[in-house]
Amino acid sequence: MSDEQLRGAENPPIRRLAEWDVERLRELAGEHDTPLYVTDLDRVAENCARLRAAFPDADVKYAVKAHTGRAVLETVREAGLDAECASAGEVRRAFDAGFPGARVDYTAVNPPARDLDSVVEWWDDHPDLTVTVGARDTLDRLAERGYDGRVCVRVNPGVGAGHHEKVRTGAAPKFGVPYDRAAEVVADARDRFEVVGVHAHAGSGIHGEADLAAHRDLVARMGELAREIGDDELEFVDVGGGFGVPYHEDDPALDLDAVADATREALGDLDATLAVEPGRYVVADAGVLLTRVNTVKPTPETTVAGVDAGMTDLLRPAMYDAYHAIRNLDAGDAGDARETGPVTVAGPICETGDTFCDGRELPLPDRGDLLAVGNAGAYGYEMASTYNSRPRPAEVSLAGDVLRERETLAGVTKLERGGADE
Ligand SMILES: Cc1ncc(COP(=O)(O)O)c(C=O)c1O
Ligand SMILES: N[C@@H](CCCC[NH3+])C(=O)O
Repeated sequence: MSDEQLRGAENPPIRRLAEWDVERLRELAGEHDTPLYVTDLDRVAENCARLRAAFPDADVKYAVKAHTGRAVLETVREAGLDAECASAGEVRRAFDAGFPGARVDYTAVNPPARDLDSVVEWWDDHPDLTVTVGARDTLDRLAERGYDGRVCVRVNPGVGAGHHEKVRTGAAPKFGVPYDRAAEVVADARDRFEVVGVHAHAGSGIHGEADLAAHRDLVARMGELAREIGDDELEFVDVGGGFGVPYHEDDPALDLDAVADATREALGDLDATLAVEPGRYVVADAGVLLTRVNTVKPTPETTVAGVDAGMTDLLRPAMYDAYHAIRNLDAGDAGDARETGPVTVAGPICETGDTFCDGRELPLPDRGDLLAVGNAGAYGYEMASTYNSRPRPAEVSLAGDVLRERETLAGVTKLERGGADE
């Protein structure tokens, strides 16, 4: 696919829930049961290509945390993106998926000792990996372990953006060295390591004018900083990820080309390469969560559709009040003609917040209906838990390969004393 095609109307910038092949989703739910994540690996590859087309001169790193599955990582690697990893576990996954050290960046946030130990140990075999460090203490802890390799300094730009206050990292003191001290920390790091870049990240889910303005501010600040410390001595200036996708059916898609142009303009002329590290943009619209209605309960205010997925499978609505499109694949435009009404799609967990929507106008559900939850590819399976001793769901590719087995009840207890021995 050419860059021109990727920018054109033939390849819309986001796949809406309504565009998924209903028959195929029904087949997969029939074969693999629910709750079930379905991941379209071709879509992941297209999204990577779209990013590369929008940022042709930049280093595009995939923020692995959005979806760490092996098949996704392999697809991203083949599509030419690098890997930005938030933990030793993610670094391990990147290596296992075939990323060479030179394409792996470990962004260490208050790194536990075990993570540092592991990464320094792997550095022997992968001497080109980069460690991004957001505190002087972390530099000292790396030096204590004998590390003197590639380092990038993470800066707190004092500018946050994103879909919810809990994900606006750019203004939270936890992340990065304060902007005013960044030059000093870089100078200290240069005495002990090979400083290859500087980094900042505004937050996740940049969408809309205010977020874009914050992103531009951050980029401009990073450009200034790079020039102050000597951009000709840096390989890259990483301005983070966070590119949003539309979760509401009628939200416009982000104009990625316009974001890319604004990014380059705000950065100004630099010898160092621009780097970006999107996660959500790569995988969100490549995934749906399928869940079946098991209980229908009319109440005066709403019809409760009790489903077999819950906040343990997809946490975002409970954690951020996040909106996800929901389509009944057996009713309305996808199935039988049905009346619509306010519907609350609720999971099986004993928490009031365990709903995917509250009183949303949807076709009135019947027991056994199959529902699809859209944009579930990013931070979906990744944030799944076994709370209420619920086994985690299975994941299949749209082509039908099992990517992650469904966890069993025995699997849930196998780590504890007296637990099941699978
Ligand atoms: C350091 C860093 N880089 C990249 C990302 C990716 O964000 P997103 O998935 O919104 O693109 C995150 C998450 O917010 C992050 O913390
Ligand atoms: N988990 C968040 C994104 C946070 C990204 C990590 N910095 C979400 O689902 O929107």
